[in-house]
Amino acid sequence: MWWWEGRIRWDELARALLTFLIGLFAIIWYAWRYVNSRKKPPLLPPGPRGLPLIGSLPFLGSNLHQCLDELARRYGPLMKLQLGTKLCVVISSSSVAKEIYKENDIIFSNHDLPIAARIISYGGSNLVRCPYGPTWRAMRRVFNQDLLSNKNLDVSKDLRQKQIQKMVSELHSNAGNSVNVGEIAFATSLNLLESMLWGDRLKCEAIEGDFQQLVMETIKLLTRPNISDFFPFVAWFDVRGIERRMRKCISRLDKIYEAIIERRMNLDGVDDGKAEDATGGKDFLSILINVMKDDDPKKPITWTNIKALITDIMVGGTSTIATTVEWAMAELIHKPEIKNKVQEELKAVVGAESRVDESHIPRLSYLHAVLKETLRLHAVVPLLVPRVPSQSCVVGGYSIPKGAQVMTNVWAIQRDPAVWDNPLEFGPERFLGNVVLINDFSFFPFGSGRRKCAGLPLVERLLPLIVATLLHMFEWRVPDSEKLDLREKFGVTLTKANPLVAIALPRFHPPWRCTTD
Ligand code: HEM
Repeated sequence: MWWWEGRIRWDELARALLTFLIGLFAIIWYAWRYVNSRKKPPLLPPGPRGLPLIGSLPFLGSNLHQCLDELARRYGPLMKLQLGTKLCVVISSSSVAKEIYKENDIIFSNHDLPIAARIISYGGSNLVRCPYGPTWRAMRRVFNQDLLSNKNLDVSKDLRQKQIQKMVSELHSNAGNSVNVGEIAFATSLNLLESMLWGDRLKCEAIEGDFQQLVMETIKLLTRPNISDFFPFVAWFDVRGIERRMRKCISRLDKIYEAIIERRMNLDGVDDGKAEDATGGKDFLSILINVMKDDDPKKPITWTNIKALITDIMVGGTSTIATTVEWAMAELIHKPEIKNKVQEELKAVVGAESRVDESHIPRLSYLHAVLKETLRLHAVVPLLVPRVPSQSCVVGGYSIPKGAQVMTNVWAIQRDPAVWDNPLEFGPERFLGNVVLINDFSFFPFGSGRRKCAGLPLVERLLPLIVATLLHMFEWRVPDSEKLDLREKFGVTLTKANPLVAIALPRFHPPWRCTTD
């Protein structure tokens, strides 16, 4: 019958159509799966599993840089670590560091902001903790162009020389006795930075306000691991009392800053911008106040920024320089043949019985090699300042989520046997000659990229000046009762586990001929 025949044809057609549609659906489904599987975000880097809730916190020893190095040998140069609620990523090779600091520099241009740092920086208003953006850019410009320009550092040269002289006199009065080299280096760095900040007259007033004690307490609190940083939900309890003590510090520091700023403005007013305290109005505080008053739209800084920048200089500058001086002296006392070479160079450049002057520094190439080698073997900021990516990104084939804390183990990278011959040996010669280290991610103790250490121009003047003076003016030896060891202790700066105690004996007799007189 026509309708039956027709139905049969209709059935066949329907079956064929159905078969075609199923086939088409299967192809589309497989294609979709394939495309999606290729689009899947890369995995997080490998790393230890850790315990529920607390992660790997209980397994980390006190020398964190060494623990992370050991873990990296097992899990690789890009490693994930869960610390409480915090996801950390640890970088332990120069090639991965290059991807972070060069190829993805903008994404990684924020520094981490732990609770103690947030309090002392007026909520991230200083240069170290300020989020990357226009305010950071303005402060960095002020730091580079106004405070630490070559011209301005030249002007304050006499201030530094005076503090160096003070260090020499103190060592002279202690000649033949045991002295703690780290303490001397710390006091000298503090004095140097403070006199550059606001000159000697205001320095006396700051001392009355216990400024130096407060700086030391601040550094100590910044060093302490804070449970609240790893478990923000218990931050309210402030279990270790760090937040409470830091608030006390900042409130006392703030009072000192307010008083000194007022005094500086009065002095500058009275003396028509030339306060007669030997800074000639060129101390950092005067400069900062002038920048603020100038209302330059490119440098819109506030009173809060000024106070936060003072803390930056004091906290960022003192322990880093002092620790480097102590390590350099320890290595040189440990290796007298290297110390003798430095002293010979000093004799040739500075002259016997003359005082070391900043103008000698560019000609002290062996001393420079010694200082570089010190910073290579004893990276004083061993994990740099942790960075926080502003967006999720892929590095070394692994995913690094937005907000993770990225630590770079520069201590391990600078001892990598794949890059350095005899990496554990103190050998300044490796830095002599035409060594190109710019943008080399096997040696970067000052960090890299936009957020690289802003204090470098000052370090380049202070560090050689202190070490050269110590070696040129004195002969050093460890007292018989002491044993020189080179073990390390982790903190904000990587210090010696046991302080360097040594005896300084004058090489010349005062008064010295002064090359600048
Ligand atoms: C041996 C001495 C020093 C060492 C090893 C050192 C090391 C560092 C490191 C590793 C960073 C982080 C860099 C990064 O994230 O890539 C940094 C940042 C910084 N340092 Fe230093 N530093 C030293 C001395 C100083 C001094 C003397 C000052 C101040 C006068 C200073 C001021 C700063 C500031 C303001 C920053 C933050 C820069 C920014 O975030 O833009 N540092 N330093």
